[in-house]
Parts: sequence; C-alpha cells; structure tokens
Amino acid sequence: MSACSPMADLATPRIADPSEASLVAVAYSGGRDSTALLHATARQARALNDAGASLQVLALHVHHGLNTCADDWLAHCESQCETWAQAGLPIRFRSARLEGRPAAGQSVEAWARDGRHAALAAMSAQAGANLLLLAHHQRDQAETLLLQGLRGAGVAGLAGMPAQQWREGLCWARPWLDLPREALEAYVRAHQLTHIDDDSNGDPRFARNRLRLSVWPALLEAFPQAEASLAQAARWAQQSLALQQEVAAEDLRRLLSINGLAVTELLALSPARASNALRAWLALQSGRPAPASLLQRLMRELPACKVGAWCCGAGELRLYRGRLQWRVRASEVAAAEASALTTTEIDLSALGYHPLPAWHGGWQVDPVASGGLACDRLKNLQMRARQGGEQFQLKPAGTLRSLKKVYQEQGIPAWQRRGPLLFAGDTLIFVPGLGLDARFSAAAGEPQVSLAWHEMAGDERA
Ligand SMILES: Nc1ncnc2c1ncn2[C@@H]1O[C@H](COP(=O)(O)OP(=O)(O)OP(=O)(O)O)[C@@H](O)[C@H]1O
Repeated sequence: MSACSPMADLATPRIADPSEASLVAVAYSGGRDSTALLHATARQARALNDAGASLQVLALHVHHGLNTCADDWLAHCESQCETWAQAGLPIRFRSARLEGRPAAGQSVEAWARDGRHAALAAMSAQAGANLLLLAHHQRDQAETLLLQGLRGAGVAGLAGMPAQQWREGLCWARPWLDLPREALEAYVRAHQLTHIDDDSNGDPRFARNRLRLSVWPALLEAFPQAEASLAQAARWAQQSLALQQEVAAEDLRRLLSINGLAVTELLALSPARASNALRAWLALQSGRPAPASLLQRLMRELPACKVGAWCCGAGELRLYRGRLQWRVRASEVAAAEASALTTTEIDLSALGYHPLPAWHGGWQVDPVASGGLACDRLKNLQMRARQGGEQFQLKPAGTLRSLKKVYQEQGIPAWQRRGPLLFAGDTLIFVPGLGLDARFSAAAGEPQVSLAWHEMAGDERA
C-alpha cells in the first residue's frame, strides 16, 4: 500500500482486515485534506472491490450554519461526490445541518466541534458504519500539542489526537496522522483535485489560526524539524498517558469497593500516584476530566478530613467512614427518576460507550477474559427502572434473593440504587452497583464483555 493509503495500519479488534468492513465513512469538509482522504479511500475501495470485496465509502459533511458560504460548500461536496460516483468510485454522500448557535460566552470552536462530532456519530450510526476516517495529519498533531502546551495541559492534552479510538461503538481513525502536510498537498496536485478554502481559517480570533499564521512560519524557519519532532513528542505523551491509565486501573482495583474509594490507602501512595488514581476515578464517576483545582484541593484537604463534601460538576463527593463516594445531586436524581419509568430496548453488542441521554447516563461495554456477559447475549436487552420485587443472584454458589435484600446486605446506599436495571426478557441480568447476576457469567474461553453504568454529569446532559 502506498504511504497515502488511508486504510493502512487500521487494524482494530473488530476490523482486522479493511475488506471485511462493508462501509467506511469519511468526514468530508470539502477542504484540501479531507478531499484527498475521501478520494484516496474511494480509490482504494474500488481497487479492493475489483479484487472481490464489497466496500462502499460514505462521505459525511456537516453544515455548521456559521459561515455565509456554508450552503455553497455543501453543494460543492455533494456535486463532487456525484461526479466521482459517476466516474465509478463507490461513494455515497450524506450531510447534516447543525441547529442553533453557540450560547453567549461559549467558544464557537468548541460548539462547532461538539456539534460536528455528534452529527458525524449519528450519521455513521444511521448508515451502519463503525469506522469513520478523519483527515488530520502530522502538522495538525504538532499544532494540537503546541496549543495544549500553551494552555498548560497535562499529559492527556499533550498526547494530542489518538490515531484511533472507539467511542460509542464507532472507531474514529486518523490514518494520515503520521504524514507530513506536504504529502497530502502532493496527492491533491497529482490527482488535480478541487477543494474549498474556508476563509475563516484566516480569522485571528481563533487560537489555531493565530498559531498557523504567525507562529508556525517563524517556528519552522528556526526549527525546520519542528513538525516531526512535536508529533514525536505527542507519541511519547501518548505512551505516558497509557502508562498512567494502567497504573490508575491497577490502583483502583485495590482501592475501590462498592462503598467507594479507600482514602487511607489512597494517601499511602506517593503523591503523584495518589493524584493519578484520584483523577482517573473522578473521570470515571463524572464522565469527564476532573478540574485540576478540585484535584489539588482534594489532595490538600483529604489527609486532614474525617467527613467532608465537595462539588464536582453536577455531582457531589462525600467522605464518609474513610471512603470517598460520588453521587449525582438530588435534583439531578429526581430528573433521572422521572425519565426512567419506561422500558428502553437496547443493543449493547458494539464495544465502547452507549450514551442514553434520557436515562442521564450510558453503558460502557469492554472486552474481558472472565466474569463477563457472553457476547451473544448483548442484543435485545431492556432497561427498566426498579419497580420492586426484582430477584437477583450475586454469587455463583448463592441463591436467588430479592434485590432489596441484596442491596441491604451489600450496604448500597439508597441513592446508588437508582441506576436502570438491565433485563433479558423477564430476567434481571445486571444491576449497577452490584454487577452481573452470577447465573449469567459467561463460561471460560467464551467471548465476553464487562458492563458498567455511568451517570452523566449535568453539563453533559445539555
Ligand atoms: N464540516 C465538516 N464536515 C465533515 N467533516 C469535517 C468538517 N470539518 C472538519 N471535518 C473533519 O475533521 C478534520 C479536521 O478538521 P479541520 O477543521 O482541521 O479541517 P478543515 O480545515 O475544515 O478541512 P480539511 O482538513 O479537509 O482541509 C477534517 O479533515 C475532516 O475530516
């Protein structure tokens, strides 16, 4: 495969061979880079189809409704795809238009990015695509690292953009992240591709534009290797981030119980390791990175506290009997209860996070080696609110007991008993806070997954 082959090196647990995927989505803004990526992907799909595969490429365009030229860009993208399709490339086109405007004080860039991501995810899901390609390249990665550094980011920010990442059952992949911008320019020239030029790229109100226009030319002149070196620095940061996450997961396995995080044991760790574990736990609880100020405060105050409460997004942290617990605030719980009265049919067979805004949370599905739910049981499940009278078996050698009794025995506080229950038909199979009903634990060697219910923080629910 050539250096510009967009589907090279995209091996993932689910798509080991790209020819197995019948639909590959490409995020197509109409700009130079995504035009090149879409064209190269479609050409490669056609070559694979000639060799017997059956691949379709889905070009996904998002109309942000911000620029007066946005209608023209949409029309350009649609007509370009039509032209390519007529020339025999296996391309289909879809678009979505963002509604509303950024709120007063909200960053336009952040609003557009969040809306675009949601629209791309929704269009991919609707079409049945689980691989979405983005045209970021090495220069974008180098810029991201610089911008994050200038904001004072930690390792997670300095790691830049991942080459691939599963979110909500969709693999977001950047196959050209290691390619210099010049390689894409050369591809566009070689194939005489036409693309749009977004005039807002010259607007110095946006930090990335200021970096591109003023800083980058001077930087390159003084340090010609800057792009490759910064991208390499992001790769080292990605490795460090992975290591931090592994250490945090190991520590949390020891420190966590159903009653929360053991504070004495946490503080017995080195300060760096303790704040690493705390950061990971807070992010798991609230579904988003914890503010650095909260983390610093907790590290300072916890050693001197026996009881305490701290605000954390829409949630609240409580220290009680040596354990730190996180809970959604009472008003949020009431809203969640009100919306949780109906049965929701759900298919959890895709790995990753499945958001359920109406239930104010989502399911995280991860592969495990043992103690999980068999993969062939993940379709046709139902979520229901607790009605009373449910039966649950906690241990393999135990008996079926009333859920209420199991909650009491395990010391689960009332506010942790509100997550939705997961049923297969009439049988309760999973309870947030308690886990999987032991009768449904998959046999050793069987493909299986772990399930976890995460409540969303309030600002995620908007
Ligand atoms: N409006 C959009 N519709 C669909 N995908 C988009 C859109 N804007 C950006 N993307 C995707 O995100 C990637 C990075 O976005 P960025 O804003 O850096 O690109 P761009 O300058 O708009 O266009 P390009 O990267 O195509 O030159 C794009 O390469 C493309 O894959």
